[in-house]
Amino acid sequence: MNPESLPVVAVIGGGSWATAIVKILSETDVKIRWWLRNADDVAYIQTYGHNSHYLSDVQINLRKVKVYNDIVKTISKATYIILAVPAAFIQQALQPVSAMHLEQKVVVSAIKGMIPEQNLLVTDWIEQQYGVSPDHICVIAGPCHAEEVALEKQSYLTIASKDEVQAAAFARLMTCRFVQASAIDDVYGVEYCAVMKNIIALACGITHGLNYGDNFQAVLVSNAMQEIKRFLDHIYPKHRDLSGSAYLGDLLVTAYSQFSRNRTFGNMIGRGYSVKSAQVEMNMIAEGYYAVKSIHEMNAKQGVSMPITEAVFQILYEKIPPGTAIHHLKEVLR
Ligand SMILES: NC(=O)C1=CN([C@@H]2O[C@H](COP(=O)(O)OP(=O)(O)OC[C@H]3O[C@@H](n4cnc5c(N)ncnc54)[C@H](OP(=O)(O)O)[C@@H]3O)[C@@H](O)[C@H]2O)C=CC1
Ligand SMILES: O=C(CO)COP(=O)(O)O
Repeated sequence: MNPESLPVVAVIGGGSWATAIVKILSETDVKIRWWLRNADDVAYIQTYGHNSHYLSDVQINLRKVKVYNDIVKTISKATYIILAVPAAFIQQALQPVSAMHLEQKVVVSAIKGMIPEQNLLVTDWIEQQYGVSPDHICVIAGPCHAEEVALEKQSYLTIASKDEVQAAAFARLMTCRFVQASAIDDVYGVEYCAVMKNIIALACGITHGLNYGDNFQAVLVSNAMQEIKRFLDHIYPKHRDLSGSAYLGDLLVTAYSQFSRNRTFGNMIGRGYSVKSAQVEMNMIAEGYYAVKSIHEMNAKQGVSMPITEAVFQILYEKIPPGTAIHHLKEVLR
């Protein structure tokens, strides 16, 4: 294909998921413009072809990937803009960007979190803040840890958009030797599920840290799926098959994987770390920490029965000892 006619994709973020997405895209017929917030990290990648802090074994193909510290310049020539910064920092990252910069672009959220304080899904925030129309917004969902992408282990992604043609077109760009991407139209469903499975992974980590075993975790995860379904059916009813990989699959990988940030964070809390010391030790972001506050606050108005989410909220925000909160939770699981 003529290089001039290749689609241009901008990737926003310097963490593990952004690095993994750059690796996936490097396998396909696109031109990549990659933004990182730290100028030193940009210079390091330009010199050595590796991200020094995250997935440092991944070789960046500098013939295909142009690396920038200026976000407006990064997105200026792009058709697709992939957001891969934790939700708590996306407003700060996009501060120099105005609605005009996003005109005619497709904005793709790879973020599995909510905008804190406003308790908004990232796609809603993009629509409200920048006036991007829903048919120009996509979400990257599915069970996929960045670390396994780095190892080129076979993985699956689901691309959600209200415009399924748009989702299918973007899914083609994200399909490569070791990643199969497919399209779906349930944007809110996969987005809320991705937010909530992080809270459940925290619960799995906490109970593991408290020495509960696999028998308990199986019951916790199956009850969690019902909790997610109750919330989704209440907030955004739609016929959806929650056994699909973008829903149940993502819950399972996050609840059980050694690579999960949320599970690791929860495990430390279960073992007695404070929130602050767990955050410092992990040096990566567990989205569930922020998400549980958002979902708790949203549900204060909705009144859906969510005992697992409530237990995690009490442990992380109300200083209830993990052992006590999980003891109470134990009584309501079936
Ligand atoms: N990792 C994964 O496997 C997957 C992650 N996701 C989602 O992708 C999103 C990004 O997560 P991920 O890449 O894993 O994150 P990481 O924990 O790997 O990296 C953290 C990122 O957040 C940035 N950051 C940290 N503190 C701040 C701050 N105060 N202000 C601005 N930026 C900050 C870091 O920048 P710096 O390095 O400059 O400090 C870094 O880019 C999340 O929503 C996550 O749920 C989705 C699917 C898979
Ligand atoms: O969403 C993920 C895998 O699909 C990543 O989960 P963690 O942030 O818990 O690692």
